[in-house]
Amino acid sequence: MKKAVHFGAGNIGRGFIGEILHKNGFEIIFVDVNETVIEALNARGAYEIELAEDVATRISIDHVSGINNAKNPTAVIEAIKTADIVTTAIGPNILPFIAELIAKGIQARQVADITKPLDFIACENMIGGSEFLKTKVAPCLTDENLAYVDRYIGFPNAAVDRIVPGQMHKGPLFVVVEPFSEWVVDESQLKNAAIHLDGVHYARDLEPFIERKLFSVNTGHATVAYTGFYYGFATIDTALADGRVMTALINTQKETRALLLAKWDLFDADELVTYHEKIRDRFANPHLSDEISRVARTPIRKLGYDERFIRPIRELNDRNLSYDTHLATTAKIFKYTDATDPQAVELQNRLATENVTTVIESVTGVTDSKLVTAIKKAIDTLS
Ligand SMILES: NC(=O)C1=CN([C@@H]2O[C@H](COP(=O)(O)OP(=O)(O)OC[C@H]3O[C@@H](n4cnc5c(N)ncnc54)[C@H](O)[C@@H]3O)[C@@H](O)[C@H]2O)C=CC1
Ligand SMILES: O=P(O)(O)OC[C@H]1O[C@](O)(CO)[C@@H](O)[C@@H]1O
Repeated sequence: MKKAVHFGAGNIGRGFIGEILHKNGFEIIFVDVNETVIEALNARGAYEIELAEDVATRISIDHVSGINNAKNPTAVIEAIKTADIVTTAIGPNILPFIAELIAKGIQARQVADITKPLDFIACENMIGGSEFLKTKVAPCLTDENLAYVDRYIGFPNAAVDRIVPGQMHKGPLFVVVEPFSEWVVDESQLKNAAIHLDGVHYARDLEPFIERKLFSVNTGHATVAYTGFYYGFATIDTALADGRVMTALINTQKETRALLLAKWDLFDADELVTYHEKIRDRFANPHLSDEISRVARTPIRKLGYDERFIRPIRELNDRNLSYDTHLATTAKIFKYTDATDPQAVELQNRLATENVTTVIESVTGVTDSKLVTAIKKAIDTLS
């Protein structure tokens, strides 16, 4: 059996990546720091996914096991040494913390003279996730290791799309997911092209697809979350039922379409409308219950320079296109509070103790004074 090592046995790891790897005949070794999940994977060797639709379907995933990387890093290195594919879904902020372990796994392959190519695919909500992981792994390697990486180790970027909300079940492994899913991998960056996963779309130029996904699904969902929070809602479904929130979503999607059409030759205007309507239906799936706190999590990351609001704002501005709705939601991110989210707490602490313009510049990385002033003005209009 082919062997996959997957970092992050959380919602998308078990609820999507696990499904695809299993469907393609892989044994899956999940690597995670959550001991409850790791113990359950090793005790049962299997788990179930449920598709949230009128008549719920269940999918059984077997040939799975787990390693706690905090307790047993050596076992992870050994697993990477003999792996056929390595994937991650642990969150962009966590990637730097697994880089050293990945480097040691690569070194173990080189020491063992393994010349079978291996790809590391980061399945995170970010542009250039795998390349980012590579930049964190590289400093842990020698020049000799880097030459080996050049020949045999790939870091192809990817986009993954499936809504997997927080799970509240008795069992730690069961996971309810939306029926829709899409996983796109940059084929041009693959080292092991012999592994062609059924259920994955391989594209030669990922950038337009990842931008369409991130600025439609993630920007849209975050618009519902931060606008909904601002108007006092706690869940995505209750927020979406509010006219002000739905209007913000629809107008954001209009701005997104204007950008995608202006930037890429690839997309058709009518098809984008249909794509956006479908996303609205996905957000409103009555069989999924999603918390605003999950979709709005880590607000400082979401205010980043290349993230789901600031990048479209910059690029719309460059093209003299309207970004009013993106701006309105960006302002609401600065009003977002969640005592259980360290980034939300940090953002509010900084706003309380520092000059607002300094905080805007620091978290967004924006230096264009026109945009910084516009963000500040949008924040000032909020209560
Ligand atoms: N949930 C979703 O609908 C989607 C999530 N994503 C992306 O997938 C990534 C993971 O998201 P979720 O699965 O929702 O989060 P999650 O919180 O359910 O899963 C993350 C997992 O990583 C583990 N983890 C944290 N630190 C670790 C470390 N140092 N070493 C090993 N494991 C560690 C956690 O214990 C957890 O099991 C994020 O980048 C997210 O943007 C992408 C598409 C959809
Ligand atoms: O994982 P992030 O980047 O914090 O954002 C949460 C996102 O995950 C998703 O569930 C899937 O991409 C989105 O619906 C939501 O925008």
